[in-house]
Amino acid sequence: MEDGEEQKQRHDDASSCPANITHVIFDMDGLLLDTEKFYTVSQEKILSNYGKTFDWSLKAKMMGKKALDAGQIFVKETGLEGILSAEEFIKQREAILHDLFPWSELMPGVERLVLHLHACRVPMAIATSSHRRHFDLKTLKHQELLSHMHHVVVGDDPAVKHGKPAPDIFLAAAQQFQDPNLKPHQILVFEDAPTGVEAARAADMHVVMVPDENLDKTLCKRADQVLSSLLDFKPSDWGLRPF
Ligand SMILES: O=P(O)(O)OC[C@@H](O)CO
Ligand SMILES: [Mg+2]
Repeated sequence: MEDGEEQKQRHDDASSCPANITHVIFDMDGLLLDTEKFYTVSQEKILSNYGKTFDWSLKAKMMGKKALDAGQIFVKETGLEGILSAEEFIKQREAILHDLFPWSELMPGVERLVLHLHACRVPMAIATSSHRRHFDLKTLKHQELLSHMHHVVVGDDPAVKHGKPAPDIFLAAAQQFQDPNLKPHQILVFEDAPTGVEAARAADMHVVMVPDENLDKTLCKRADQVLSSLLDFKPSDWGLRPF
């Protein structure tokens, strides 16, 4: 088993070479789908009931995480421990989100990118911390486009023991391509959240980050490439056929 320093060196070596990407893994919330705004408004609403305001420094810590992990951060960081449990927070949030998710829209550039990679026969997957029931609600309107994914790994998949920033979800997604020759450095991950970028790096994969404009720029330093929109993505930067 290699140690952390060797892993880092291998990643740095891969980063400095022209990348030869063969497979792609997409995050979903805030990357493929414009759903992070739903989490933001629901969390603002819950917090306002306690006379407090939600801000982007707290958002940055919660985004990309499994529901319970995010809930625990929420009650701790807002000083609501002993007043609101993580479980009750999730219950209140779910009541709001349930009606919003079926309205989920694609982020700019998603359709062009997915169709292009499909035409280029690049195998694609989704790795989302969202659980299955929410995944189904969010993707109701996008079944056709997402049918181009080889597979989807959701946050409540038993293979995902530890949520992002642990590498579990990306390693599980890589394994499900069922290609014994596939190496992590051949995989390009697209993420919007700092915890997701950390998870991809921990899995030794390349990562393009497309952060929300409100996210603190210092939280974007760990990505191999940072874009303001998927519309700015250049496949040739990663050894893929241009649009
Ligand atoms: O992993 P993603 O798809 O961003 O899901 C996270 C979401 O459930 C909350 O931020
Ligand atoms: Mg995300």
